[in-house]
Amino acid sequence: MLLEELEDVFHDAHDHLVLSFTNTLLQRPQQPFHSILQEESKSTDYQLSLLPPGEIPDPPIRDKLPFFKDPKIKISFWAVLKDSIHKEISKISVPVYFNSPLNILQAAVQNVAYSDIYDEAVREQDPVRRCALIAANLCYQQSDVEKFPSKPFNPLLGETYELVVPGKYKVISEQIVHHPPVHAYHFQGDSGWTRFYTNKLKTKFARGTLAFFNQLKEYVELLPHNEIYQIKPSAIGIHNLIIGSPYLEPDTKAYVKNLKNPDIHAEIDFHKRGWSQESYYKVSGNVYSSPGVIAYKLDGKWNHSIYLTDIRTGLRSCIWTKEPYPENWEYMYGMTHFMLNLNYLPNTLRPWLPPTDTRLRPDQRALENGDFKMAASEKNRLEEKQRAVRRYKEKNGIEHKPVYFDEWKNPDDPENIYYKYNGTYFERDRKERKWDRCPDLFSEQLPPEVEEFERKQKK
Ligand SMILES: CC(C)CCC[C@@H](C)[C@H]1CC[C@H]2[C@@H]3CC=C4C[C@@H](O)CC[C@]4(C)[C@H]3CC[C@]12C
Repeated sequence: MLLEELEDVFHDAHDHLVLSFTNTLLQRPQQPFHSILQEESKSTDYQLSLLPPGEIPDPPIRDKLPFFKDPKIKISFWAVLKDSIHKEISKISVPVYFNSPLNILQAAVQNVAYSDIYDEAVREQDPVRRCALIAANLCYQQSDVEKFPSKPFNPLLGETYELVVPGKYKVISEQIVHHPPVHAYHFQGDSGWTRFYTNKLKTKFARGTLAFFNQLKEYVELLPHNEIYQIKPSAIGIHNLIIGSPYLEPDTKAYVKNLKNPDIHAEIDFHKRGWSQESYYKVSGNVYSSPGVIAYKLDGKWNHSIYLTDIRTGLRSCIWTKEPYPENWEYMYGMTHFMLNLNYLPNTLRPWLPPTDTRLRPDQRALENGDFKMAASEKNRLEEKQRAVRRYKEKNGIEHKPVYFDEWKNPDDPENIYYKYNGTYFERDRKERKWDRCPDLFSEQLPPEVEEFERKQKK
């Protein structure tokens, strides 16, 4: 089997692997998450009036999943792979049991899970330290998936995901291309930062390691300082897939560059595992004020805590520590508090969601509830529906257009196609709760024109 094909197996088939991890936990108070006040401009009374009569509001956050999955059932990655070698790639399908009840749009919100550091960057007056804070975020941004080595759902074409954390930030993301997958993201902090990128996800498999990385450039903008930083997060590697015990590790260097003043930049190095436990999770980085001149140093463990040292004063301070894991995390796909709330659907949130939001996806919901049979049949149904729509569009030369993102000519990288948020989700559609531009992805029916087309095809 070709390497190319092997890569595709990871995208199409619903392969999985349960990895075992050991780790020390740290104590840190939990942050508030979803709030009833989803729309700041409107009153709580109005919010509650959207609930069906007699219904009481759900708690704004949850601390466990509705179903506990037994982590002891370990499936070897190789067992899945070897059964697939002589099959046609598109025919390989591994039971939905091996998926986790999150998708890639949701998992990506981990990038801003600890958003305080961006708020601090907005307040910071020293441009070099601003760069250092953005670099620090790249050191630990993958800490939420450390114990989460299961296959997330691939979003359907047109699927969206929003997250509103009142007083902190808003997120909107959309699936732009199904295969090879392209997702667009827009994270927007209330204090004046944004983080935006188009993820053209690439999967590489070599020597027992599976690596995930974005082929396109990513950005952080600090609006009050009129600065844009180009960032390159590390690839995520899943090691020891064929022999040994698998583990997740950031795989390549990460970079930050201030586009207004490229002399200010940072480089982060994730250390490879050595013989002793001491070397695990180690990360270090340099922040340059001008070429060759180090102004700040970063160090620590990307799954535990990160320290920033000012070279001039020698002062070293802890700027990030990881939140403690919830109880029973082993039975909840290794999710952190933050992650297990991403797919939570309190009744107070339901009236605000577009019909394309991942929280409404029936197969993922069924899996979360532990109904594997339903999850499998729903997944199959949704994928069949997506295929029917694609056949119809291809035959009629209809191009798919994203709803909340527009194609964007990126002056920093003119060769590639980028997408940028067009400001119509929070600012308009969500305010008016008008979703007529969103495709119907989850309902039982095919769109009438597709239904008609399929009927003609069958004759
Ligand atoms: C062998 C297989 C089953 C292992 C699965 C590994 C998990 C941990 C991988 C699979 C796909 C990965 C995701 C793919 C894409 C993105 C978008 C990016 O902006 C942030 C990281 C994020 C969200 C990745 C997080 C880690 C991830 C969820």
